[in-house]
Amino acid sequence: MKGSVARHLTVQKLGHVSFKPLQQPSFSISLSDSFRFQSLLESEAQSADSIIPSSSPPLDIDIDSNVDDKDFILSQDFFCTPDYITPDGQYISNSLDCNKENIACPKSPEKIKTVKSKRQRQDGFNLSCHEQVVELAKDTFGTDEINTEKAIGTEPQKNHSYVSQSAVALRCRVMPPPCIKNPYQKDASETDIDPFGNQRSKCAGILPTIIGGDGLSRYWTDFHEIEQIGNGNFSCVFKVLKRIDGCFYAVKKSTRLLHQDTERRKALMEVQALAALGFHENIVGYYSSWFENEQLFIQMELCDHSLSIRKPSKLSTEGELLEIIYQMAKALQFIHEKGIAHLDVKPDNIYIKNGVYKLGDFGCATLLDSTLPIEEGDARYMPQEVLNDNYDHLDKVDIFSLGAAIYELIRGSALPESGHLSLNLREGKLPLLPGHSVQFQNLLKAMIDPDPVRRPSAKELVKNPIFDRDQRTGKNHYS
Ligand SMILES: Nc1ncnc2c1ncn2[C@@H]1O[C@H](COP(=O)(O)OP(=O)(O)OP(=O)(O)O)[C@@H](O)[C@H]1O
Ligand SMILES: [Mg+2]
Repeated sequence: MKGSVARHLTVQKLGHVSFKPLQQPSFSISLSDSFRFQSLLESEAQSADSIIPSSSPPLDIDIDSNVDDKDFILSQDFFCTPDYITPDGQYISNSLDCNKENIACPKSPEKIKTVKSKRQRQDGFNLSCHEQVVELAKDTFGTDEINTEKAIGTEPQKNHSYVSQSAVALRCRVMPPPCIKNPYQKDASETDIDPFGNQRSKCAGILPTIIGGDGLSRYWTDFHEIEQIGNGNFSCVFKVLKRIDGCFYAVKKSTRLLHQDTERRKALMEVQALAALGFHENIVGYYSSWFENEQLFIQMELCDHSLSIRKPSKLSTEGELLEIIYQMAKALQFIHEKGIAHLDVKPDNIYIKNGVYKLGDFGCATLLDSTLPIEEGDARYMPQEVLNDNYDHLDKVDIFSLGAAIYELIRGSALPESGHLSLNLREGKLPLLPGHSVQFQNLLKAMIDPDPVRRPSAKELVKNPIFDRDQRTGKNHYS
């Protein structure tokens, strides 16, 4: 959890809650946390006969056995900094209503003296969501003790005890949020990805979909929205100012609510592709992402605009078109070498920033080896083989799409979805392009060749002599 320190909480008599700041952040997903939590689990398991665990791991919560538990009041406010200043510590998904603080707990079970450790601890907390926590405990500790608890937990509570639902949430938080395997990242081991993988079940929803328990929005807390700068089929994109660093960014918000875990996973693939790719000058920069109110937010590098033909554009000279082809070929070479295909190359998804072209919108990105589901991009830019469900040369699909996109820019109006023109394009037939060199027209034809094998690869494109700076006078763009 960035911006906050882990605290060692000692619960004492009501009103006496002490904090011991620790060196390490408490909820970031790191191996050191994993081990600390693991040692907590182990120490709890070992201390079945003692109320207070013998060791005091950082996240432990010690309860003085002499303290009468009727007076406990725990509130998350005592020991957690607000979530909104800890953007990288995602919230745990759970079914608790975090707004219901300090609810009386009429049916907490009576403590049975012979069963200690976890049981007493839970009883000591007097949790109103007893069953939920019991289930969590079962997930976490993998014991059958829970059944005993349910059996004995029927007697009404005699004391006036209170419980904070946030304390329950904290209990959930002890188990850090799940890590999601990035399918585009081949070199991460399973344990690196999620050390608690085999201990999760109830808490393992992909990511929380609610605003933080404190009701604050990370988007509105961290960013000042300037204006909407774009929208696609699935999202709106805003120019924002990040409050803490004073820089402008683009934030893409999914417009559809992602209710299901599977929907969220699918949406996340765009982010995972961007993150796995890393930096390249000709790929839109990726900074961060998070879920909020069942929407995915992606913070990206802000570009000036896209090449969408819906916007007034002065792109017409061959030199400028060659510049786009060259820079996009470099971007494609980079992503293809990482085993990824974009599958939605089109003017809408090529942005320009200070004269540099950047490939964006990795919403359809997939793996070249077809081990991931394939979702084709905009059909107007798809070659025939994809429409025939042939996915053997996905890198060449991107080359065709780039060729089609360039032709659209020359044409100055959107490509049709069907009809003669799109048919001709898929057959590799281009009308004569007055004002453009034969060399240029041949290059374009090669890019839209109906046979994917005959299309140049991105690497071959980059090396094409047409981009050789010596051949061009007055311009030195092709470095
Ligand atoms: N980083 C950015 N900088 C500037 N403008 C951007 C940026 N990202 C997106 N846009 C603008 O927002 C538009 C929509 O973005 P994007 O294509 O990523 O959304 P989408 O919903 O995935 O689109 P699609 O309908 O193509 O699937 C882009 O065409 C572009 O005009
Ligand atoms: Mg798009």
